[in-house]
Amino acid sequence: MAYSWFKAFHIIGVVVWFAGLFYLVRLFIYHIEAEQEPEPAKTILQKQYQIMEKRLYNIITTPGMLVTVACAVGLLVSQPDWLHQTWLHVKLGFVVVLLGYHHYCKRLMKQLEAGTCKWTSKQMRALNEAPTLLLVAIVLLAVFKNSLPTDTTVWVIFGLVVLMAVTIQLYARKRRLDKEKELAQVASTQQLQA
Ligand code: HEM
Repeated sequence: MAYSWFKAFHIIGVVVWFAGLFYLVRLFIYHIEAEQEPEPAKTILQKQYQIMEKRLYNIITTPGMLVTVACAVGLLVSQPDWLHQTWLHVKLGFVVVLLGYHHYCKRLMKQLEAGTCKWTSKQMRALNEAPTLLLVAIVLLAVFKNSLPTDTTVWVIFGLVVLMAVTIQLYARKRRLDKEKELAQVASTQQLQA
């Protein structure tokens, strides 16, 4: 019975943790893009994003991570046999990477606050895809365990990486074209007024 409770809250923790991680880096993207806004919009937007990022990290993302890990410990204490299984060792490897990503997000948040973050919004968009790959790999391992079809999994992850890269490039192109159109419109309005 305790095992089922731990498992249910382990999954709830995962959902909350990932919701936080995905939204946090999306806020970083908006935070970086606010740099191009004229004053006072730039300062107002960046201050607001700082508040949202801190609250999201402290109230949603980190508690989600703590619930996931605490319930995972509960699962392993209730059923220690899992500790001898290869799928769990591989899963733990990915979880360590995920914890590193979580910690790195805090570093990026501090850099954005200090104005020392060197990432462009396009690079940040690519970074935001990293947890998707970890999510897919970890969930597939948790569900299939030692019978995970590794060939298909590698293809699925490779397909996802290609899809994400293409989407990011196409979106960057669309933004560039929109910006050019906007500038051309401003220029033609100024010519008409002159
Ligand atoms: C903190 C390290 C973690 C440990 C030690 C751990 C361990 C476990 C264990 C022992 C189970 C029970 C397996 C079963 O009863 O079938 C489980 C289930 C599950 N875990 Fe984790 N887990 C960890 C982190 C994660 C993370 C980060 C995710 C998501 C990205 C995740 C997703 C899942 C899912 C979806 C299940 C349910 C699988 C099913 O019922 O078929 N786990 N985990």
